[in-house]
Amino acid sequence: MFPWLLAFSCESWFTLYWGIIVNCKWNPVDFKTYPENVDKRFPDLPNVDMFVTTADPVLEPPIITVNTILSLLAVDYPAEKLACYVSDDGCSPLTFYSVVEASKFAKLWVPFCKKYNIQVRAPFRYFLGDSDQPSNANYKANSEFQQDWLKMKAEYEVLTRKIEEAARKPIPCDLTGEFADFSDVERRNHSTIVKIILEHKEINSDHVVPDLVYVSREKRPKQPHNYKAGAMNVLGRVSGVMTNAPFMLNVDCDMFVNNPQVVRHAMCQLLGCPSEEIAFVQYPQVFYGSPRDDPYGNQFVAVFHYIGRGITGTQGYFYAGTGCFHRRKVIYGLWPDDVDEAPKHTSINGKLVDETALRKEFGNCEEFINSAAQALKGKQGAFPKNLSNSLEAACEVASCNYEHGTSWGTKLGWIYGSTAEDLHTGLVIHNKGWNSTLHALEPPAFMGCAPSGGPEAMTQQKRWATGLSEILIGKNSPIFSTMTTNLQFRMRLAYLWILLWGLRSVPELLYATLPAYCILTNSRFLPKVEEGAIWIPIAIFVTYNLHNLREYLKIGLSVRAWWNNMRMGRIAATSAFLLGLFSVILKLLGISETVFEVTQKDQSSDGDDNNPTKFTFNKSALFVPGTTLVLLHLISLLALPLRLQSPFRGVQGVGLGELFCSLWVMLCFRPFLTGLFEKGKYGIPSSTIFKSAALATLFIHFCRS
Ligand SMILES: O=c1ccn([C@@H]2O[C@H](COP(=O)(O)OP(=O)(O)O[C@H]3O[C@H](CO)[C@@H](O)[C@H](O)[C@H]3O)[C@@H](O)[C@H]2O)c(=O)[nH]1
Ligand SMILES: [Mn+2]
Repeated sequence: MFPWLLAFSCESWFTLYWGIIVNCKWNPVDFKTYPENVDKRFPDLPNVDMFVTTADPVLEPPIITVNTILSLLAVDYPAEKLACYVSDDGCSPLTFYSVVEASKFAKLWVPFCKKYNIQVRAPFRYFLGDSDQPSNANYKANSEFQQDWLKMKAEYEVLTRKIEEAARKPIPCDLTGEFADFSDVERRNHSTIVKIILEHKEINSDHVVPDLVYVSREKRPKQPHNYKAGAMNVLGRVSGVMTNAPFMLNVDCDMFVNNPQVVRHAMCQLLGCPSEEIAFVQYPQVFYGSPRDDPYGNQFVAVFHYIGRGITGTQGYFYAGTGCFHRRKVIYGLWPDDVDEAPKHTSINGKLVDETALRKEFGNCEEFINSAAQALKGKQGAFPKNLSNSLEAACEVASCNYEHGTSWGTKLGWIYGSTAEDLHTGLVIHNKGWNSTLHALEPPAFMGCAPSGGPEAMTQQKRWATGLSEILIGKNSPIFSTMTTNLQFRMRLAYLWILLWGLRSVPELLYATLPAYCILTNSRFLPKVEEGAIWIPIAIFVTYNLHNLREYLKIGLSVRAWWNNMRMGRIAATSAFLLGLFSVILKLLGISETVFEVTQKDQSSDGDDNNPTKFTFNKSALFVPGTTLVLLHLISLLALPLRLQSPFRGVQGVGLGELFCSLWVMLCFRPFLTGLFEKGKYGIPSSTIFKSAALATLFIHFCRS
């Protein structure tokens, strides 16, 4: 009876979850934008502030950040309308040095890109592959282009070399002059550093480079800094007092602009009809240089295609943290209803507000309050202006006490309390009734790195599961807020699809263990082979998988990609998601806080024995559940011939169904099976095997009693 009940509960869960997925995919939406028309309709294009966040010069090599910045500075949009803000949570002189050097190169690179209409404007991708010949077919024959190209390539090599050399030294450069602020700073204990690196004076020239500002917000050991959400809020305020553009683009340090037209495309959506309700435009995360067929199941191509476009058909896709254009006033807490008030009054959260109220919400900085009032009324910041005049205000709003007693991180800005601050912030926006869009461009708008390697990929998935579970049980949860928010019913289900990732680990793990339990205890949860009813689970299993496979093949993905994603889905759910759920339970019990672990960005291979598709392991607890599962199934399968005379006739004891399920689990966890016998990074460390063996023994003991 027990196995059957357990199987029934798991199956019910999977059915419910399947229903939620069908809801997500139901009406997919695509957009077609015509950026060439946007200039005609809106001759005075709005300003855009662009944000880049970086946190650690080792995990996120500055050359990657620098390329992202260069690609942003070079986008195809009037440069005098753009400003780029870099947040450095590592407070690293190396990062600052690299950005300063890059800004010198940008003065050559930006005009070059615009003159020859270069497609990929991140130099490390542009110069990739071609040895000493430009590959731009249009200009190949043009000798001027040839010369410029060679010069640019040489200059870029100088830049890379400088950054590499600086990285090798304990201190990248003399900490004098501009760099003096970095002498005796500690990463978690320092005051604010704001540096204006580039500031344009002229307008309407092909040689203008957008403004570039470096920000390292104040950090003190005892003050929570709220990870990326905290950094984004500081960027929001610093840009508010400096340039106050009505739109903000935010990218992670590894996400370069791959389609230089992207800002114009985004403006088509944000300025075009009836789109005042569109709060943000999200671009799919697309990854470069990742191994083929998505061996770690973290490239999400099919997810963006089916679920992403589907959710866009309801209230709009989620905010995914990078590659997203926000409306500043929405980030400042504006509700869709407030828009009508906009030009005359300032109103947030459905209420007209005066200056004292604004102070309460936004904090005590005169300049910022003024700029926020302007932004909420929908006025464009005055441009150009002298950025250095706002330096003092910028430092003030970047200090760690600034948010004390305000609504930052709770009602407005990037929302705190979850390591998935992106989903959380998007949810608070959708809760107010705003819409959003997901826009798949060809060529892709942005490209970034997906972590490769078992530990990196699993850590990332664990962080997501943690953050998502934190939102699920938090006060903005779509479950608890049914009455009080404007979230549409189907959007609520869509949020559940993602927020349930952590909880999903429980039924997945139980169901993956069940076949082993049945074999060990001679019980069953499936009908016998000779019973007609066996065809029901077989039919469901076959159609479900074939349908999934067809989805992959239809968008040009391979059978292997399908298999890898399916397999990694099981592995991540039973290990990373499970541990994510655990860390939230620990947080609830007040035992430990959840942390944002930054993912390693370096894509270069580290040795000759590197096989990027082969699963790697380390000592982390992340690999214990998977190893235990594999050991359990191994033991139960090995014990089979010893204890049973004729399992294959299915007359009594173990049935073929259970046996098949056990083999299927083993197939899904094959990387773990081979990991048991391998050495080095491809093998499971013996300490992990030991822990897992102990757990497996305990389980077998439980089966026996
Ligand atoms: O204290 C911190 C921690 C992180 N970051 C930045 O946050 C970004 C994302 O971090 P990363 O380690 O690359 O995380 P990913 O898992 O790749 O990021 C995905 O998931 C995150 C939420 O978990 C989102 O914030 C990201 O936008 C989304 O791309 C990077 O630019 C970091 O520099 C900070 O600025 N401060
Ligand atoms: Mn990332």
